[in-house]
Amino acid sequence: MSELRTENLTISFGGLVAVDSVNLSLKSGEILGIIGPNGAGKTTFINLIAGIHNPTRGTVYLDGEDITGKPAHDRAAMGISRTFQLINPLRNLTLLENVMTGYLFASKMNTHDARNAAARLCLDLGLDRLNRQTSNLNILETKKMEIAKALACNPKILFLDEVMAGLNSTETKEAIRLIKHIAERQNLAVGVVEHVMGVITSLTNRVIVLDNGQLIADGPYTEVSRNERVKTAYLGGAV
Ligand SMILES: Nc1ncnc2c1ncn2[C@@H]1O[C@H](COP(=O)(O)OP(=O)(O)OP(=O)(O)O)[C@@H](O)[C@H]1O
Repeated sequence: MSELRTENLTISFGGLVAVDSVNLSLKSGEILGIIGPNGAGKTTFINLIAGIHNPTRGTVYLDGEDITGKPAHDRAAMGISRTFQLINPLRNLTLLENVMTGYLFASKMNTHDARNAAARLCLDLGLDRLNRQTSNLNILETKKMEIAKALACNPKILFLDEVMAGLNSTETKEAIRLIKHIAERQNLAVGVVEHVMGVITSLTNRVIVLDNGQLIADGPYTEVSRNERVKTAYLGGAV
């Protein structure tokens, strides 16, 4: 059982407070939707947890340990993993080699073991022809590769940043099924940044809403979507 906790987590870029005193607890078994209008601070919040930004103020705890000062690669090795909104595969490496990077760098496996583990994981996610160049993958395969790279770091906490963007409805359904299956099997805590509310309702069991960097609601989607502050944040109730 793992728990990620943030306490008053804050970052300012010049005069802009992108994430403002956010308190959150996320535990194994939860799939949390992170929603909010464009520019609300969702990606920045993940970046603070993953160690890509250092906060101006506040603390990140993993299983009770203060990890605020730790660099991103240490946090990845400790079990905090994420996908990126803009997928940037290592283009001169194959699908299999891209997935191997997670095992080599975060899980510190040797090349032989990393190759075998990456092949097993790819097959588990329905990826085949593993020696293809990444430029030959379709969009669903590219997204699965990104998820596989994150899973190869052996996460306890996994953040998915707009991983469904660009998928059609059939592909989205498959991705949702896959993420739910993996989260349950590995008892992960998952945070999902997503703009499509259909994805949020079918994938998550709890939602937080960020607006101007502030956490303005936390609870089941049905409750949160009725919250007046949330409706105002979405300018007239697009949720
Ligand atoms: N490195 C940075 N330097 C300066 N400002 C930044 C930086 N990163 C993010 N911001 C600003 O912080 C705010 C929050 O951005 P962020 O990308 O976290 O929002 P978001 O909720 O993920 O948006 P979207 O849904 O459009 O992806 C925005 O105003 C953005 O311009």
